[in-house]
Formats: sequence, structure tokens, C-alpha cells
Amino acid sequence: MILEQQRKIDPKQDSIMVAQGVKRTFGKGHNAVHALKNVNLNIPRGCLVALKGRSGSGKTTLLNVLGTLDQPTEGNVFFQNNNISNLSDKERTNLRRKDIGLIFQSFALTPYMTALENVEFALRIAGIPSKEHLKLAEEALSLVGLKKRMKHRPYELSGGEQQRVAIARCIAQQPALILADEPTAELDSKMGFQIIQLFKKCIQDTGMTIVLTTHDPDVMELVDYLYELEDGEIVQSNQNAID
Ligand SMILES: Nc1ncnc2c1ncn2[C@@H]1O[C@H](COP(=O)(O)OP(=O)(O)OP(=O)(O)O)[C@@H](O)[C@H]1O
Repeated sequence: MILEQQRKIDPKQDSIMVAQGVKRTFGKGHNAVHALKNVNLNIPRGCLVALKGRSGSGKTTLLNVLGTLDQPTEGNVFFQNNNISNLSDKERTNLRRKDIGLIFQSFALTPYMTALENVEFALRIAGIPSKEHLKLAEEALSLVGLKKRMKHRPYELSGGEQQRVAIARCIAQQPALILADEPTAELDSKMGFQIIQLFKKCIQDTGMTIVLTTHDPDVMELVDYLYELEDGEIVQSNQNAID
């Protein structure tokens, strides 16, 4: 067991992402909510990393900050050794289009597009050459077990199937880093296990890094690193490969 807060974090070591002294406060004065109090985090490149913690501990807030959907009140986030805490809106959008993939439960699919078109559209936005769209989209949808449902629109799919389209949409682009908020929450345990295995395969094949939040002890067993958030701080980190 390694206590992350005792470790000196060097943004130059082979970490794809480093958070240093990250705070995020919502509101002011008496109504202020200190969602992140002092987060120091080191995401090793090419690993599957899980964030766990009770409801309200700050997991989604942290993913939002790491994924540049939100900015820290204080502190810095480095992605591939570049400080991304104070980028312009345009720079943040570009980063999310190409380098950091997000799988968030609230990220709705485009309702009038089929599963296949949703994935192809994301590839177009990411600037991937159009001749590759169909093949990449079909491959990604097959990988998440939706080969037979590619021509269906979101409203014709279950919550878990929609979640898998969102996962396919993200992995098809092969970003360097994927941040996923409870990607297995809508899935039964068998499908959840398959998605984690799929994430591991993507990591093995492409060297990408995946950070997810979870409440599922089975998922925690399968990841390379596990961080625990409590009341806006990382209280524990655990490297499964070593322990
Ligand atoms: N926009 C906001 N304005 C005010 N408070 C917020 C806002 N977003 C989050 N919070 C608060 O910040 C704290 C952390 O919330 P967060 O959603 O990050 O927790 P979580 O660990 O992801 O919880 P869950 O497991 O229930 O999704 C909570 O107390 C929450 O109420």
C-alpha cells in the first residue's frame, strides 16, 4: 500500500497526467462547497486506473477537472507534461476532440443518428480521415458487443447498450487518455467484466491510459491502480500489480 500524499510528485516522470494541489470550490462564503480540497494525483501512462469513494467524495468533480470540462479553483493539472489548467475554451475543446476522450453518463448520444452514425460523427469531429470512419466505427461497435445493433437509434437501445455506444464512440478515436465516469454502472456484471477486459485490450494494443470511477469491488480488483477519494482528498492509493 502506498500513501500517494507522501510521495513527491514530479510532473516529468512517465505519467500521462499529474494533478498538483488541486482544489475546486463551488459557491462562496457560507454556501461554499469544497468538492476538492487538495488532490495530488499521478496517472501512470498505459495503465487502467480507478477512482473510488463514497457518493459526494468528489469523483465526478475530479474527472471534470482532469478532462478540462471544469477548471480548478487552485492548483494545476498537467497532461503529457503541459499545464492544462488555464487553457482557452478553444484549446480545451481541441484537447477533448483529439487527445482526451470522455465517457460520461450525461453525454447523450445524438438521438436522430444510428449507433454507427454516432461513432462515425465523433471520428469526423476528431479530424480522422473519412475513408477510415466506417471501418473504425464498425470495429469499435463490434468490440462492445453491438455488431447487430449498429443501425439502431439510441431510443431503440437499452441504457446499457447506449452506454456501450458511448464507449465505442470514445475508443474508436483511440485518444491517449480516456476518462470514464462509472462506465459499468448501467451494465450487468458479465457485460461490466467484458468492458473492463476491452479497456485492458485497448491499453495493451494502443498504449492508451484509462481512468474510471467505480463503486464496484469486482472492477477495483481488475485495475492496475486504485485511488480512494474521501471528502475531496485522495486518502489512499493502491497498486494492484505490486500488492
Ligand atoms: N456545481 C456544483 N455546485 C455545488 N456543489 C456541487 C456542484 N457539483 C458538485 N457539487 C458538490 O461537490 C461534492 C462532490 O460531488 P461529486 O459529484 O464530485 O461527487 P461524487 O463522488 O462523484 O458522487 P457520486 O458517487 O454520487 O456521483 C458534493 O458535495 C456535491 O454536492
